[in-house]
Amino acid sequence: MGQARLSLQDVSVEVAGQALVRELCLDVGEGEVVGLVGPNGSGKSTALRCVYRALRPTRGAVLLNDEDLSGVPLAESARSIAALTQDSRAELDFTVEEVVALGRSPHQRGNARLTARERQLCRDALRRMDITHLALRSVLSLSGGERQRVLMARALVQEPSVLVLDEPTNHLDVRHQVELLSFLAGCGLTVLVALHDLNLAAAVCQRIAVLRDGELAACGPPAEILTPELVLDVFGVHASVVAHPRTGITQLLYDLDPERTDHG
Ligand SMILES: Nc1ncnc2c1ncn2[C@@H]1O[C@H](COP(=O)(O)OP(=O)(O)OP(=O)(O)O)[C@@H](O)[C@H]1O
Repeated sequence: MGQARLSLQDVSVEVAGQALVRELCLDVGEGEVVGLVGPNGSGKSTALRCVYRALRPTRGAVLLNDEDLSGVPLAESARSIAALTQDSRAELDFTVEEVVALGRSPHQRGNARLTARERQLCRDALRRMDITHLALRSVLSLSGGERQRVLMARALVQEPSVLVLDEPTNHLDVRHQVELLSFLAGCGLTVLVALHDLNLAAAVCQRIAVLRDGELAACGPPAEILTPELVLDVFGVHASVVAHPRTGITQLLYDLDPERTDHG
């Protein structure tokens, strides 16, 4: 596990003649947490798929430490990039500890047994995701949030240098959302994370990239990006910006009155 820089360079994705992502340029520095936000259908998952290589960009390239991933064998990039995706499935009748151990497969040859160090890694990931008590349960019996934490633990035992996360807080209760995001903020990995919750994004991300209709509408530190004007323009929602009373971090208060017309 080393540090890594990720770079999307002019990435465009077209499917059936329709542009889903257009000329997206985005860098994620070593150890940086960058959030990808935008309305439904704006291209967040599509852009992330190009990074974890479920999709090949129609044009442009994704670079890891300046190397174009299109020339890197999949098994090799899987040792560096772990993904938690909307498509992540854990629906085979495996136990939680078996699913988590699958995170080691990019590092293994054949059916080698886990080493003592790898077993310790798995135990650490179970503990970190607060699922130790579920280790012997079938993943089929888990709740949505428990399953999400299992998939996150599997990503961690992969020992990646880059984490690509598509809505990782989906299904999580508020305590597990906060724990996951504070882990991401302190983990030292290079993280690209799609989030719907702009306040969680502001709390955890050093920079936020805003997608609209497949294009980058804005990118920068949360305090610069999350203005009432941008939130109204991109999401069509009136919001007030406040500073968190303890941390000073930018947070949004949404105005639920759809009749409102001013920008205050
Ligand atoms: N295989 C496909 N064929 C055609 N259109 C697609 C395909 N995959 C995605 N799309 C469309 O591309 C657009 C972007 O989808 P994407 O899933 O990247 O958006 P998103 O920003 O992640 O959305 P959400 O917030 O709803 O998860 C959507 O309009 C979607 O319907």
